[in-house]
Amino acid sequence: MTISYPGGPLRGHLRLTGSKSIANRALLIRALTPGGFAIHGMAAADDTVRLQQLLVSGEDVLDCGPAGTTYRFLTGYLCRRRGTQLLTGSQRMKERPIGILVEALRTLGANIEYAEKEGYPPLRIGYSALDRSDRVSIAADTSSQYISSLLMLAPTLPTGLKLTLEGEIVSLPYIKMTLALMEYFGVHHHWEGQTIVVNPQYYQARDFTVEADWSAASYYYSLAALSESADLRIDGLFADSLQGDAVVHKLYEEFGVTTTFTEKGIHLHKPAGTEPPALFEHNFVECPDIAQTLMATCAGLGVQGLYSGLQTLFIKETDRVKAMKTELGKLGVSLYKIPSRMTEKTGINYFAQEGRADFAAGTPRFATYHDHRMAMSLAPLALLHPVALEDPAVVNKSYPDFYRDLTTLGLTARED
Ligand SMILES: O=C(O)C1=C[C@@H](OP(=O)(O)O)[C@@H](O)[C@H](O)C1
Ligand SMILES: C=C(OP(=O)(O)O)C(=O)O
Repeated sequence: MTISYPGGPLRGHLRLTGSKSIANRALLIRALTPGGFAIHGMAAADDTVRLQQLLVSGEDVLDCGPAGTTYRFLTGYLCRRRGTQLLTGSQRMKERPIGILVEALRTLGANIEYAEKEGYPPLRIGYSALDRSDRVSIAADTSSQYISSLLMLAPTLPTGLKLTLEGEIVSLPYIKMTLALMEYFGVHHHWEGQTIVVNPQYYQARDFTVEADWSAASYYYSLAALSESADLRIDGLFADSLQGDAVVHKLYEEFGVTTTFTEKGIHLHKPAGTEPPALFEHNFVECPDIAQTLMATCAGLGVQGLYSGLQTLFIKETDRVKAMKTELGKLGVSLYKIPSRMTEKTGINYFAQEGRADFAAGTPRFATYHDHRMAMSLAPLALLHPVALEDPAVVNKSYPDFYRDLTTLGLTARED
């Protein structure tokens, strides 16, 4: 698919899809709530549709495809479901580690076996009362999704759960999102140092509305930053959000994109003649999903990037740093790890980005690596020059209406 833009100020008004992270938590909690409840504004994401289907499926083999939260949340949930199921996924899912969650669940008494490779999906999960222990320590430095999976199950366990987080905590806002949703549905917790304590409780049924997706909003911030001037309204996004990716509205202030919060959502504004910063520096450990968006913006504007907190990106839908390095390299922009001997004093792993996207070779053809965020983060470069995306349907994972929404802003998305 080739995306292009005729030029001129960027204007438009849209409503984004619901957050898949919030929708998937609401679905999992609903499955644990006596009586159930209505969920409004459900995410259209494939990952969410898949979780909805798998939660009611009577099949022996449950295939999560490429959906990480779906896989991790079901790993915990299925431990208490009668029968034995094989929980599997895409080829990439079989390369995304699950051992930390499996070990934690086994400490509780879970009946889980690796069906192929030790430490990785697929898993054969049988029923267990999960009554061997109510204390677990878990490494928090790999994926917060393991922790969210355990937390949502915690109030339904015979004596609750005391979950101790070990080491650096990655993606903390997603853990807070889980705890906030549990609170919404009447389940309380408290922290004792690094330990989250959840006593046995019942989820209370309450109608629920899913917030619009701030991670998806990041692509519109990038479009605004890359435009000569922009005036965009996006409904359903609010400052007081459960999503850590809402931080995107602060990050883009550095690029001259300001956000006004209204009763309906946000209003993005970028005045003509705004100069981009020389350098953009950020630690993405709390918002890993918007790292690619900022990399593409910086490439388009020729802003030097200094990034940290990217250590979880290599186990996502693809190795995202490697993939961005290759694709931005097609435009003459370099992305590289700063040698550790140069960052010894800070102890931080930095990545640096240099160069301005050069389109002299014509329309670049970007590979998308089975990663929706590769397609969506690179598409905004179309404001500068037409860009072609391979396997454009990859966006369905979280945002099936992405191209339709781009066209409402005056971009053209043409099938090749
Ligand atoms: O819990 C969630 O909804 C998510 C947590 C994050 O994953 P990690 O905790 O693996 O970083 C994030 O990257 C993912 O898109 C969604
Ligand atoms: C990492 C992501 O998803 P998941 O881990 O749920 O596959 C994402 O949506 O960027």
